Amino acid sequence: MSTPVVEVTNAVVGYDERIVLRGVSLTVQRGDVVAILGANGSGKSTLVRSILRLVPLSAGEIALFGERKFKGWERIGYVPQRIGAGSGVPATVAEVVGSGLVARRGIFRPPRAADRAAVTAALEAVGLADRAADPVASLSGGQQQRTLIARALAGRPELLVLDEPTAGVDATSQAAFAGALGDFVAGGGTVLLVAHELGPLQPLITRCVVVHHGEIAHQGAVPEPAGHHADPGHDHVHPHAHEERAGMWGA
Ligand SMILES: Nc1ncnc2c1ncn2[C@@H]1O[C@H](COP(=O)(O)OP(=O)(O)OP(=O)(O)O)[C@@H](O)[C@H]1O
Repeated sequence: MSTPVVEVTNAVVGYDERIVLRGVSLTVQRGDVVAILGANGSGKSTLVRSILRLVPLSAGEIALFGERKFKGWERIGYVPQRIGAGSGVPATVAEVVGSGLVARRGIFRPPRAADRAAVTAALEAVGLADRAADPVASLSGGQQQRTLIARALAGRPELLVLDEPTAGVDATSQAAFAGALGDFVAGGGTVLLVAHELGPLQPLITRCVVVHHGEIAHQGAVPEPAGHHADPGHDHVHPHAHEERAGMWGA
């Protein structure tokens, strides 16, 4: 078997004195599309952020592309949970997407034709090519999320890490996003994503990891949604999420 893209071994992570992840192990192989599921506060974002070294490990190990002292961050595209679009920066959609190439290019070198082509291709992938010149602030929440995904794609990463990419995203944007992700995977990409609802992403998922109270409660095939969530008409808006101790997947 080839070197895993992500290998987490007995990771313990906490904030101050409070332990949030209690000995989590997880392997993501090249070509995998792994969905991390679980109830609010179970530790999904913390797991992703520790993999990206944004939160330190208290114990355990994490290797990326086989390296514990990983430095090739340009190989990874990351879309965090919230866009922070209220930053007031009057950037256009194309500028935001192009900013994903800065790390790769070096900040003082002007964009090359190849960079512009990468921006255009990424915008086409998420269905926003016609909005390239528009201010990001004029887009819907779902379109803004797609802009960030295009930004990650433009860097031509090998691994995409996405924290709730479809949360609060309209159905059209979700479908466009699923298409872009399918293309990315077909091109040899690997994906690790956090989700509450898989929706149109479901067919792409190769493995699910359910986090429950900081531990992995299930790992394997996509579990069947439990109870009333399985109803086709169920509109999941999360006001009752705290009642679902083990999350909607009934782990
Ligand atoms: N920066 C932080 N400082 C202190 N505690 C934090 C911090 N970030 C998260 N936590 C706590 O860690 C626990 C796990 O949070 P995390 O965001 O990883 O959960 P999650 O499963 O991603 O939740 P959600 O689905 O609501 O995004 C929660 O109790 C949260 O309050």
